[in-house]
Amino acid sequence: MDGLSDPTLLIERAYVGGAWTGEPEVEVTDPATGEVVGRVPNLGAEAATAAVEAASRAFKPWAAKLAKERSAILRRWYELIVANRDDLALIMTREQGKPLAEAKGEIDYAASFVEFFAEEAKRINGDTLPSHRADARILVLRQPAGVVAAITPWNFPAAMITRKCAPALAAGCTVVVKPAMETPLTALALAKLAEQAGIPAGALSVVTGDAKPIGEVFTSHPAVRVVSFTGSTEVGKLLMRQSASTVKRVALELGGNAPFIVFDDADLDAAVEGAMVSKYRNMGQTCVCANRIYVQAGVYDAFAEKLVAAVAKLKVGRGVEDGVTQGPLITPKAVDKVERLLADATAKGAKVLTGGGRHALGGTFFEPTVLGGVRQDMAIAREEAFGPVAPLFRFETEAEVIDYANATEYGLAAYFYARDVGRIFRVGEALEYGMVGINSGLISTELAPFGGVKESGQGREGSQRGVDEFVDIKYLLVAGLAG
Ligand SMILES: NC(=O)C1=CN([C@@H]2O[C@H](COP(=O)(O)OP(=O)(O)OC[C@H]3O[C@@H](n4cnc5c(N)ncnc54)[C@H](OP(=O)(O)O)[C@@H]3O)[C@@H](O)[C@H]2O)C=CC1
Ligand SMILES: O=C(O)CCCC(=O)O
Repeated sequence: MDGLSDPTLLIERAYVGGAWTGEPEVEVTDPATGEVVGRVPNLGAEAATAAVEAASRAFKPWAAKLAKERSAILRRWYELIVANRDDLALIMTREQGKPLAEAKGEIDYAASFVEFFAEEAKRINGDTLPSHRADARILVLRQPAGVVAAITPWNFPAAMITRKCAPALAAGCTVVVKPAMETPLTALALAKLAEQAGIPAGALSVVTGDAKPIGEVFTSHPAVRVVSFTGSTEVGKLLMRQSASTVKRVALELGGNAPFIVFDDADLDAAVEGAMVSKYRNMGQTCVCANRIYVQAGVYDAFAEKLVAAVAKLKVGRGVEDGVTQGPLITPKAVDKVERLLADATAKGAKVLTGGGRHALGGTFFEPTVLGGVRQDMAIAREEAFGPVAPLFRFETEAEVIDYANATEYGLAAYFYARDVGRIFRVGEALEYGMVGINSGLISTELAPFGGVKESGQGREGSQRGVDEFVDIKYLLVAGLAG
């Protein structure tokens, strides 16, 4: 790949039990050009089993290290990620399509989880509880759960890996990752830096290949204690079912259908700015993207006009080009989905205010689109578009919009803009979501618990709570202490 300062970061082997293995077979393509940017091994059940068993062997020695030692190794990984930021971002942009500035932002975000959990490793504290007996004490330990299997998506090829691996490793768990096959090269580069940082052989493996057999090993192997997944709700449900046979803990970060509500009393310019970042970040391909924009009748026209003007300033192109803010969508299938939702909405009376179709650049480039007059009976009100389409819904009252917002099986992120303090508390508490951005379109930070309710998943990533998925609670009753 041209432009890398360290070309050895582009790796075409999987990393299993501390060995770089497999033959480069499956093409990884640049969604902006179709050019092949690398090839990775097409591994399956055998390699997944080998990785899990290596993780199982690596578990006891890794867990037995002092918290401070694990912390120092994670800190080195963080420093190496930061030092190689530009190369990692370039690899990401070439395989994923997002603009280089966003890819750099994602590397910073990914690194922030490693930094945070390097620090947190030293504070995975237990408790002593008031005892029910004078001769006994109650201690509560938080011990590492064991081997963790992580399956990650293509939309955040670095951050979704570190958000799972860093807390797991900090807690003393070992991890096997299966990255999305659209974006395995970023994952392998991160693994190389982990190896350089001193994460021992087997404590972190990256298995590229066929998702189904690898997923079956992850969800059935008795050594795996936690399955952590980010991706579609459909695959999340499948993994949950498969994990039932061995009663694994399952952490799921699944699809969303985020409402973005603009009340009459909102600061409209701020709301437009928030909608732009929430909707068009990563070309609309995030699980927390605004999927339904509800605007109160009194400000609907003004908001629509300002949003269309802001969207007109977006620049579509290859992510590596200067000034580009919108890259291509990940696959032709993603474009088909956006087109289907647009066709359904316009057939039922919605109006295209800007954009509305494939971009003149061809391939999977799509015009940033704003759709007006959208209603609850249109498919886009129910389905996650995962593309650059902002559907505007008009509403009248607070009660009405809360009902609309909650009328979905999803419950990941919601956003609203308002200034009335009573409304801020009422609406914030009434929205059935795991995360609510109030007067902000961007909620992501390593410092806060990220996760959903309802069919958007279970468990939390990031913040102190991000360790909880990877520790078991053990209670020790220490009796016989009477003098
Ligand atoms: N919550 C989120 O952040 C994401 C949500 N989505 C939603 O899902 C839709 C479809 O996207 P898609 O990429 O197909 O998402 P998937 O859920 O299919 O892919 C996510 C990850 O799961 C893996 N996977 C797929 N099938 C299985 C299986 N049977 N067993 C184990 N692992 C499996 C994939 O591997 P492989 O790449 O090898 O197939 C990938 O690593 C999007 O349009 C969007 O709505 C998608 C991505 C992220
Ligand atoms: O889309 C996702 O799966 C994760 C959202 C990225 C983030 O903001 O943390």
